[in-house]
Amino acid sequence: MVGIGEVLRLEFTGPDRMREAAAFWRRIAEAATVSDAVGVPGSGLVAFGTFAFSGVSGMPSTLIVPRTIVGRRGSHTFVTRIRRADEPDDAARLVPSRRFGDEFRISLGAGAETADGFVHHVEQAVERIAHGDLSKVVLARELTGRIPQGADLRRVLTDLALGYPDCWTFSVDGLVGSSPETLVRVEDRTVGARVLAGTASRGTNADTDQKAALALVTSSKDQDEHQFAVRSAVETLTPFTRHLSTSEVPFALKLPNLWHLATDLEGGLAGDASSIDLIDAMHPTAAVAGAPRAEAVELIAELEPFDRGRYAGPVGWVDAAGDGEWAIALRCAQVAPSGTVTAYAGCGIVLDSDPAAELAETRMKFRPIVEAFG
Ligand SMILES: C=C(O[C@@H]1C=C(C(=O)O)C=C[C@H]1O)C(=O)O
Repeated sequence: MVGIGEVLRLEFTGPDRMREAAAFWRRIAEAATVSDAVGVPGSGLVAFGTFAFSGVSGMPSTLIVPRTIVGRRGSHTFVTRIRRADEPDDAARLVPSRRFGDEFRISLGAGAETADGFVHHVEQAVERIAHGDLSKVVLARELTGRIPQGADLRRVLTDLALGYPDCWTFSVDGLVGSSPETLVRVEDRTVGARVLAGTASRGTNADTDQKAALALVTSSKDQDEHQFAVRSAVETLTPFTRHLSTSEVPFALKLPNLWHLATDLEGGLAGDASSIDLIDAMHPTAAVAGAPRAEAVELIAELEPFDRGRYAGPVGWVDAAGDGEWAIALRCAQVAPSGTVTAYAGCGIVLDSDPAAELAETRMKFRPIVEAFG
């Protein structure tokens, strides 16, 4: 789906940002007159959204209702026009196409958290885990750069979409990325999610690549970490669902830059929760914060010397029925109006984490975004 223009932009901050967004969106959807002859997920009234990771982030969370949406779902291609009730109906409005801007390449360098700083913080996190304060924490670092004035982000987006066809590629309010992980998806009262935890680098040839996948699937460290993430997703979703099932054993998800251990969840929604209510309940998962959640969030705030902004927060869309698709904003960068680019990558730290290996893992996770901008 591509949104063009803006009819409405709502901003939310603070610990209740998702709850407020859910309530506000419900009121807007109730008041809206929607005529939708297409009737597929994503047609009709839709808002695109991105939410900050932390309730104390300086970065606002936002829901944006575009003026025009061009969408494709299976064999359906559709155009949705949206206007405020007090605006004239300009059904004949055309969307002028714009050529891609000039090519550009930038490199991204160390941000507030240097490689050495990251290694040091991973060591500190392992000490805290050994001390029994918590069992897992996800620590990240950032890279920064600057795009030239007027740079066309559609170039970056196209690179990501073509390079990572199995991921959710997004660009909402300057947050651009290609995430392998959904937080939650609601479609016709069916809820789904893909949980990831456990990572291995791709091999350099077919043989080492298969071995890397096998080692990941049979690693007890990764399996433990993964089962924990799956259990916590199931526990959070259970109160909202009639039945909920998971793929029987985790599978190795193959991405161009790495392998992930993955489990898919699917169930039937019980009450009238919208997809925003569900992201509110699920965020932040063990995959991006750690466990227990409160201790992990506190340790992240203590050790990471930067504001995550919308990195590791929910990014996606919601329709008038509350259905929608929300990915976890990973493998992404925030582009500020000034042209500053901040990319983020992190990894789950547990008792037997090796700081140097975790640093190497962040490098692999930066690859999609570094290459799309570079
Ligand atoms: C935190 C990130 O990725 C998450 C952490 C993973 C891990 O530690 O194995 C795997 C996938 C994601 O759930 C990131 O990409 O920044």
